[in-house]
Amino acid sequence: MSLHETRKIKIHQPENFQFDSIPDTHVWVNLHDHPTVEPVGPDTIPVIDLNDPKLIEKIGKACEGWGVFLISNHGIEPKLLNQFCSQMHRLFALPADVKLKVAKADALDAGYGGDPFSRFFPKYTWSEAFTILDSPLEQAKKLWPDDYSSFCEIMEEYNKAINSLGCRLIHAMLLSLGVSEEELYQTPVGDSSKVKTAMHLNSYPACTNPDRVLGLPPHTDSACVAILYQNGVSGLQVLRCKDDIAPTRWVTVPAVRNTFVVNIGDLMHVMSNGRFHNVLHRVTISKINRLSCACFFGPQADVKVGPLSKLAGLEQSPLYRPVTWPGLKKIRSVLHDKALQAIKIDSNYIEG
Ligand SMILES: O=C(O)CCC(=O)C(=O)O
Ligand SMILES: [Fe+2]
Repeated sequence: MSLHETRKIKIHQPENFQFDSIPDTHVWVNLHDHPTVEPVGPDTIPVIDLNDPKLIEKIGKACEGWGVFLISNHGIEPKLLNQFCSQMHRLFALPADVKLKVAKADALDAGYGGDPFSRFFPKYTWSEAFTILDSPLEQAKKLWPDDYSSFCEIMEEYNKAINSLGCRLIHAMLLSLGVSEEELYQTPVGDSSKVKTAMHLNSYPACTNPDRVLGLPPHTDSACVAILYQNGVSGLQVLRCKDDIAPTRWVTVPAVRNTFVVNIGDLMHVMSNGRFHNVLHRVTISKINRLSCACFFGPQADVKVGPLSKLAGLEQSPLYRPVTWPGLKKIRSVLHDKALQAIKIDSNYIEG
């Protein structure tokens, strides 16, 4: 068994997760702190048709009530999604020593590594990831010196398609918050030509005893919005807090053909002055391999995001201090799930 540990990022696995049995380092306790429920009845996660005439209203409602929804009729060709999935498979099927040629030196870098939250938890996750920040070219050349272009081309094509979907969804969200078409361009992510994206490719290998391991620990996304592709295998769960219907529970997000999952992240929660729910989520493991790609959308590095002036006026005072995306990531790298507390107006946290 070859185990690897890179600086700051924990990667702890034999060749492509072929463990004889689950080592204690990967066994998570407290996985059943809350019951897991299927997305049925009142726990049905909204599915929104991108061509719905009531799109803006429905998106606003889903972002407030759930912080997650599925988008259908998105217009991205199944052929591209199949090619994208094949390239992801090709990447993660490489031998561990090849993948480690592009290992991240730091959680926020591009390249291969474990999950970015591992340092806050004592156990290793049952997953591996590959982050693309601008272009994957530099890494792809190291992974496939003689044949890197097909990977880069498909990643670029997917990025373009998902980017235009992301920008449409962000517009719909902002409009639902009362921003006018003219005002969109004055908001941190309303100008599509200035929106930044980061892609996070995830592989969750099959496990013979999936109830004892975890793909990703509970977290919110730092970005404004995340759009998730999954290869037809479910695993994502969102936390639904205690309400009139049931106690706090993990709701399984279904893998519905030809849909993407859309998550609200911390920065959109801040921009909406707390109205949109930055959904807490985790990933569970099954007996089947799962691949996913989360594409994160946020503002350019130097743009500060605070509550929209529309929402934080005389009637409701602003809840958060403005923060840049890298600034928030830095606070999260120290405080993990307490980061938003730190940028509350009434907090006295000082950025180090
Ligand atoms: O794989 C998934 O379902 C979710 C991935 C995720 O939450 C992330 O990459 O932040
Ligand atoms: Fe996430």
